[in-house]
Amino acid sequence: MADEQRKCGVVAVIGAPNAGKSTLVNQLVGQKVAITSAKAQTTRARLLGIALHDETQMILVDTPGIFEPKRRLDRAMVSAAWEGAVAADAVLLVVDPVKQRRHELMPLLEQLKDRKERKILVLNKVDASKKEPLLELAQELTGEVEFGEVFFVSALTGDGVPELKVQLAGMMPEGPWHYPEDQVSDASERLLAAEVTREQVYAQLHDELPYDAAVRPESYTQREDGSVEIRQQLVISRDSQKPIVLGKGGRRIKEIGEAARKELSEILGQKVHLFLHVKVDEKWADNREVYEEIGLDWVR
Ligand SMILES: Nc1nc2c(ncn2[C@@H]2O[C@H](COP(=O)(O)OP(=O)(O)OP(=O)(O)O)[C@@H](O)[C@H]2O)c(=O)[nH]1
Repeated sequence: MADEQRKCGVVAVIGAPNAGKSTLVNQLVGQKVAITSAKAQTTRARLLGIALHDETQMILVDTPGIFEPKRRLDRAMVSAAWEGAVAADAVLLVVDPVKQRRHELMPLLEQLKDRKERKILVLNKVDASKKEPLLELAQELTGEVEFGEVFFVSALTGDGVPELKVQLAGMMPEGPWHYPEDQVSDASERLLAAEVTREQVYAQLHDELPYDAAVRPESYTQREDGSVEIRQQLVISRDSQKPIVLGKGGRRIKEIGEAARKELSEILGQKVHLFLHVKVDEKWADNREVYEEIGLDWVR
């Protein structure tokens, strides 16, 4: 399809832990996206999945850190998380009406008020909640923030999700897809792989390299022998960080790569060849735009 007919945009999916974000994303994407929550908390956007609807590509991201209970009341932190957040084309607030009450959501609602993006309220788990309290909560929340739309869905059964997807697709701006069509199918694997490596980087270098590295997926190729070849860049911002990342005789990076490779093989159920290259990119730290952060190439 020609680019001019296409639409593409970013949807920020936010909500408290257990609200059902991952389940909802899986339903929107239409397949199991194996990306699990990153242990490392950063303020960067994280790709959750890519949903397609006709000619529209929707990139679903979240903004880790916003809802960490420890930090929930720390407004500075919350706004920092938002600062790092993408200027999305739509923001989905996913709420569990069984467990959550208005006051618990207030810190986030306060932040949402100031956001310019179009907002959608998703009351999830309708299969498990009674109608009256559900409607009451919807009314309370819409009294706090101007939501363009309210959806009642069950991410578990899929109830209401197709309608939500159509609505979202309608909100995406015209433009070329950020993912080439033939890569959408393994885009989540590519990013999952980068996420796994990133977790290893944080786990092994946490104290020495706080939040100062990114993993960019370069390629993800299925080999004929049934194994998968994954190439990634470990991007750091200064030359002086190189010895830390490499370690003596390159031992550090080897260990990181080996741990990531093992974990990936387990997750993917395939033999994995992982090639990890260190790249110094001074501008990386200043260039925190979402496409960079989540390893997307802009495709024209
Ligand atoms: N009954 C019911 N349970 C749901 C629904 N959606 C999600 N759940 C359940 O709620 C729990 C949390 O769902 P997740 O999708 O992992 O929630 P999350 O918001 O991604 O959680 P974090 O990763 O901790 O942020 C899981 O046990 C889901 O099966 C729903 O529509 N109905």
